[in-house]
Amino acid sequence: MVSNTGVSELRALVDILQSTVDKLDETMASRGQTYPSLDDLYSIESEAPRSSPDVLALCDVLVSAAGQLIAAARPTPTSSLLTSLQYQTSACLRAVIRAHAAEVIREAGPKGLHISQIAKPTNMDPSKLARTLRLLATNHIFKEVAPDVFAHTRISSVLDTGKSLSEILEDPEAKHDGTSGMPALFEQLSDYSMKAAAYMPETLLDPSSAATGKTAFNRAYKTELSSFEWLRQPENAYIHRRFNMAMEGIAKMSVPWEALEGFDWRMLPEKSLVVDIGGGVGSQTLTLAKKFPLLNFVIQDTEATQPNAEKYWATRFPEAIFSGRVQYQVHNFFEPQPISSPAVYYLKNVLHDWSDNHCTAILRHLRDSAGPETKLVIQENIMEYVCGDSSLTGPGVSISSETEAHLPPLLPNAGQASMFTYYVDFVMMNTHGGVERTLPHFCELLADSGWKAVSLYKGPPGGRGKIIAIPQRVGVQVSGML
Ligand SMILES: C[S@@+](CC[C@H](N)C(=O)[O-])C[C@H]1O[C@@H](n2cnc3c(N)ncnc32)[C@H](O)[C@@H]1O
Repeated sequence: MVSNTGVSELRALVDILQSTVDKLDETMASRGQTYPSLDDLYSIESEAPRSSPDVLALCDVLVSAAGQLIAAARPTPTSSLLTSLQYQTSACLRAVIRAHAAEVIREAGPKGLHISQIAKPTNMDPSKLARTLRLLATNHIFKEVAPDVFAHTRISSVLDTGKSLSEILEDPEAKHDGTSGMPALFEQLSDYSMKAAAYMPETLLDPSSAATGKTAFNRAYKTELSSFEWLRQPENAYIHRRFNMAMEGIAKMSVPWEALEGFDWRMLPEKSLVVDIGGGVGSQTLTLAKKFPLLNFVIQDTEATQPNAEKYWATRFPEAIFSGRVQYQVHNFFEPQPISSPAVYYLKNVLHDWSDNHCTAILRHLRDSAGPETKLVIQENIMEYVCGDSSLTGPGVSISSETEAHLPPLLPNAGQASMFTYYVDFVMMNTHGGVERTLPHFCELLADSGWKAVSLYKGPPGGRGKIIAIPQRVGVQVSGML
């Protein structure tokens, strides 16, 4: 028989899919759990069977193999053609969020609703909105249960704020306030992040952009302001409000153990102080403060974030604020760090917003105020080379991971299963001039700022890892660079 390499490739991927689904089935059966179906609406409880580390690892293998199967199966030019058109899906997603379609369809119940009714609250053209929903339904986001009648799938149900339509229409600008933040995140990413992305190639081609630090966002919005400054302008109040909720959405989408893994918080002595720098409203501190009642926390962020942080804690854990165990402090991380020698400086999703020069300035201020025992805990995406080279090694850095490496024929970086981190890298590049970094890149940055990386915890594909650093013995004394 003539060997058929292409078919062998497909067969190898199908075998991986088959054996992984078998393991998933056994795991669910042994736990008496049900794996969520695309037809069941999303809830934290119904997602729980898929949220344990071992099941997530199996899902990653499925996604990686299925993604590769599609790439191998599809007519070749079609793959590039469809990639060049992917932006249409993002635009459709934002259109339906702005139409409040998820809330309207939820209120209609499982049988779904005719497009004439779905389009009514925002006076959108029904036939155009139907085309929008149809494109999404082709991606399993909503389903068309009869011609022009749309109902929810599990994926579309995540676009639902949970608010009633009448409440949203009363004050559309407050649509995302008090919600899970996930719809805010999706609207945010398919709005200004997407518009900025459209100008990324021109920015890369512009030789002056490296020197000026001009981002694709600056080009798209014709502004010299940084995206954070731009968000704070009064005319962008809605987008800023949505951004704050989007940050909550990110926290909600993180696996629950993310803040807890990769650093042994339990070994900190009683009353140790953890400083959460650029901590936003303090969503990570909330997880830690609940889990470790003997630790104290200071959340540092901007003045603009303070009212949101106060509201956030007032409803979630007010006693921690009353007792003084958790405090909020307005602090600009480009200025000298006012808290010296805490047990931990904690930076989550902060460094990826900034260029290397900015990060060095932030880290040097922390180094200047660190005590000999202070630990720096960085929680960020740790990027891998697609070839799986030596990206996850660093001199003198111990590496731990709970996930097994993906074996051939799967891509070593887990392919589609880790796609989120590669997308976020571009959100950072385009809107903030920021970077998602590899371990060697982090080690370099830390060494330049007087820190030494000592351990890396590799999170699941698409999840954040942790780097722990200690002050370098022969530190460089520095003042702010910016
Ligand atoms: C991507 S968010 C991360 C928030 C939080 N660490 C988390 O993971 O949920 C970055 C945070 O940095 C804050 N930030 C930006 N510039 C800052 C500055 N110069 N000083 C202090 N915080 C700043 C923003 O307000 C925002 O809350």
